[in-house]
Amino acid sequence: MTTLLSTHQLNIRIGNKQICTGLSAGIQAGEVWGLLGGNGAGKTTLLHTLAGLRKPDSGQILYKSELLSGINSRKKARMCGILLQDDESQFPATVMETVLQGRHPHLSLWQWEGEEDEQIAVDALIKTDLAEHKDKNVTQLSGGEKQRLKIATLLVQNPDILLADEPTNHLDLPHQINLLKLLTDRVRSNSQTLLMSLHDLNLVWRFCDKVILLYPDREPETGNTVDLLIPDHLEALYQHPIHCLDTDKGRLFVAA
Ligand SMILES: Nc1ncnc2c1ncn2[C@@H]1O[C@H](COP(=O)(O)OP(=O)(O)OP(=O)(O)O)[C@@H](O)[C@H]1O
Repeated sequence: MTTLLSTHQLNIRIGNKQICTGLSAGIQAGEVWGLLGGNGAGKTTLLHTLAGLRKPDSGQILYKSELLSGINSRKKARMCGILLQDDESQFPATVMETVLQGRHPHLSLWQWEGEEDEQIAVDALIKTDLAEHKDKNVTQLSGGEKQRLKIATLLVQNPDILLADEPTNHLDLPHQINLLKLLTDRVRSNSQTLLMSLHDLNLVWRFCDKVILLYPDREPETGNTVDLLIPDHLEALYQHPIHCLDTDKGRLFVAA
């Protein structure tokens, strides 16, 4: 088994708030992990730190066997991609131009996208149900369409380590399932790795092999989804009772 992303005794503070203390975790090729915690628990901050967008206070982050702090930004962009939660930084470009930006880490400095890059981009637009919007300006897309475009761009970038901050934001129920299936199938069949923050425990149960629980008042916990998505852990995580109902359709989670 290859460990694609690992942390060792990672400590992160933001402002005067301790987000994570002593997080040690190893995410293997082919695994899908969920990142859970209440509002303000630090999920976004942790994902940004793992993507190299901010520095940890102490501890180590490794991509494969390399320290993240020693990897240059171009190589980092080929190894790791992040779907940001509220990304309003999009230029007024077409959908096709935007999705093609995912190929940039794979091209040399002055190289234009070629036929193969365009084919990869078209394929991602078809898979995310955006092909009919290919020539539209991104400013004309709905919230759900913009979210699907972010997922398409991540697929086109095709890094080994995918980080996603609430990837189901703005998506209707069928798109939530179809897009998470698309991402997780891709990661599993290409021996990549996906760590995503999610608020919907039913989606976590369905798609994640393992989870990181960011508790409000104690050290984070990592383990198998099946072992940690249980009432006492969830109540400690959200400071609110959660019912776990075993049905013929699988386990369902309902806030009391
Ligand atoms: N720039 C900042 N300066 C100080 N504190 C910040 C800053 N950005 C975020 N925080 C605080 O850090 C904590 C963690 O925020 P973060 O966005 O990582 O949480 P989250 O788990 O992603 O929350 P949510 O589920 O609401 O999206 C919050 O209490 C937030 O108010």
